[in-house]
Amino acid sequence: MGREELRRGTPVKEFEAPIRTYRSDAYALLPTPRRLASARRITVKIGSALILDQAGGAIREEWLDSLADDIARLRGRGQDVAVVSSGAVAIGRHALDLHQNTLSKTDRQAAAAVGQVQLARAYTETFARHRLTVAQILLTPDDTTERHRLANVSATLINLLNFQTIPVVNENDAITSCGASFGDNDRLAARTAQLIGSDILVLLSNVAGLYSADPYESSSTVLIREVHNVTPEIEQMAGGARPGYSAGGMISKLVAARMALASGCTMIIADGRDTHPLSAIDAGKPCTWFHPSPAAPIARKT
Ligand SMILES: Nc1ncnc2c1ncn2[C@@H]1O[C@H](COP(=O)(O)OP(=O)(O)O)[C@@H](O)[C@H]1O
Ligand SMILES: N[C@@H](CCC(=O)OP(=O)(O)O)C(=O)O
Repeated sequence: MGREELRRGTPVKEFEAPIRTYRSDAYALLPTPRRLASARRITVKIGSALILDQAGGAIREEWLDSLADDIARLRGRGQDVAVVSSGAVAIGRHALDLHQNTLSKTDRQAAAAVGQVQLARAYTETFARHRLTVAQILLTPDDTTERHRLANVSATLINLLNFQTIPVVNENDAITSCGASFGDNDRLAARTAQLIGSDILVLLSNVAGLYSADPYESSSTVLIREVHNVTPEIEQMAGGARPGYSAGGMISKLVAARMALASGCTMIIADGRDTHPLSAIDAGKPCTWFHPSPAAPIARKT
């Protein structure tokens, strides 16, 4: 998908439409919170580059254990957490020895089918150490655009949270095709956050947040710490992803930010490369906070 296409959101524009929010009243009353502890419900998105050792193709188990430790700590203090995880295609292509830069549609689907099983197993095993149960949800774009399916997905996810499980969401890449897919998981994460009424959406990435320009391409960039409105000036800062397993780059994260903010959900882009990335946010490690306007949709309890 081209840069302009991504920025405009085509062909996935409909996913950006704001939907009813279930944000908790308590959170809505807080003045611009900057700690995860202030949220009742959190969605955490993990990019392919974090879950996978790109050179060897193995799942980064020590890192994943540390993420699970962090999430278990949030659960322990009564917060609901849903995970949106990328990585199926990247893991599966290693398993199938598909090392060419571009995969055909069918090879990508095969890689996703193989990789998703391994991804789910890794999450199941790491959360089992904390006696937490993982529930897998694989979505296609239609599941989040058709009204009755949307309500169904939302109800399923909220029920799973009420059972105190950790839903792990991904696109159903084994059956979606490029023409009708989310394309990247940033928008899927924003959609998931809307569906469960997250107070905070955390996008863990391979950069500390939104910089004034791509830090991998320019040496004189500064980290933007606070964003209150995704203006054209902010959008101009964002570039695409570097070659590798990731998709979307900063452009798709800003699309996700617009979606989240429209539903009254705070969004964070934070560096997830080191272990215990959520503890680092709580400890004040620099990242980018996107704050919804106080006039964002009225919250209500579930
Ligand atoms: N203004 C910017 N600030 C930070 N990163 C940027 C910016 N513009 C482009 N990027 C790129 O976006 C990448 C993060 O997006 P992506 O690779 O899709 O991550 P993920 O796999 O976590 O979704 C960074 O590695 C960086 O190269
Ligand atoms: N759904 C795909 C992930 C696509 C994607 O958005 O990747 P990333 O940019 O690393 O978050 C997969 O599981 O491989």
